[in-house]
Amino acid sequence: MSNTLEISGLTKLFGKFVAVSDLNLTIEEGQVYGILGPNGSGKTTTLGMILDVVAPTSGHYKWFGGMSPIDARKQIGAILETPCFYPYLTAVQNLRITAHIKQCPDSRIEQVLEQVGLYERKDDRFKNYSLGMKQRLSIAAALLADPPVLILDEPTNGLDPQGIAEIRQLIHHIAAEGKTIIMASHLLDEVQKVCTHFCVLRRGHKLHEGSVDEILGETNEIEVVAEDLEKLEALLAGNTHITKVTRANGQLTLTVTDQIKSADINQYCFEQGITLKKLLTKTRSLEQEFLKILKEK
Ligand SMILES: Nc1ncnc2c1ncn2[C@@H]1O[C@H](COP(=O)(O)OP(=O)(O)OP(=O)(O)O)[C@@H](O)[C@H]1O
Repeated sequence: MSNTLEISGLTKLFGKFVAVSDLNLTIEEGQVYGILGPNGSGKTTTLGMILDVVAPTSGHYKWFGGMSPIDARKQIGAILETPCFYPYLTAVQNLRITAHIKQCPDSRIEQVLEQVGLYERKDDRFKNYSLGMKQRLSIAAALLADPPVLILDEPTNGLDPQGIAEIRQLIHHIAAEGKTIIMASHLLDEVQKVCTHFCVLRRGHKLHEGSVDEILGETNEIEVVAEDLEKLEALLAGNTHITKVTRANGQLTLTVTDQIKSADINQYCFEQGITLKKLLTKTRSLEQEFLKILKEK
């Protein structure tokens, strides 16, 4: 995989205030990269710098191995703020204006409307669109020139659960076409569900970076339930591979060693005459890991 974007030592001061400090990041082609951080952590400023709309105080970034900024910008579809669409014009009429500015053929308009699921509503006026549809139209506008990179700032902000689900699904579809997506978000759940890789910013500093899969995965905690919970607890407390048994809310939570898996526990209980009604290996959530990262730093 080639590097789509390399950021080294990128810093932005507003007066004496440090918005982004010595940021180093590498984003590879095909990644869905989440810049995660609370409000004010420097996400938008970072996106502004890599889009050449905010001048860095120091540091560099390099698109596509060193393409000139003007050429690189043509390879990027970006939504930093809600684009201005004309309320009384339809989606097609609005996109015709954008296509004209971006010098894209009109034939792309119906293709991108199809891509974002607005084809059926293409002749409706923008003012009659829901917030989610407006956001999808913004993404359609960003896709008009078929850029290999898409940049989104808080793409689901203000949307209802259905709108959020639609945007997330759309991001998955766009990523599946091989595009590289860079998005800022303050939502852990969003980054967990949408991104392949992420970094965590706090007060302009990068606290962590890595792949989402790496940080998630299975824990060494297993939840079990049986008809006779006391008998089950007595049995499992005697197993040398189970280091801790906690009973709460009508179930046992077992802390196990690496030598034992949930299937072994199931078989062990069955052989001892206990049938399990529930057997679940707990998985990590980005929220738990995020809190751990914040605590460690
Ligand atoms: N033009 C500016 N002048 C002065 N301070 C600024 C300017 N732009 C941003 N800041 C400050 O820099 C810090 C980082 O802002 P930024 O918008 O990058 O954060 P963010 O992580 O995107 O947060 P949010 O999700 O709230 O937009 C904030 O404290 C903000 O107030």
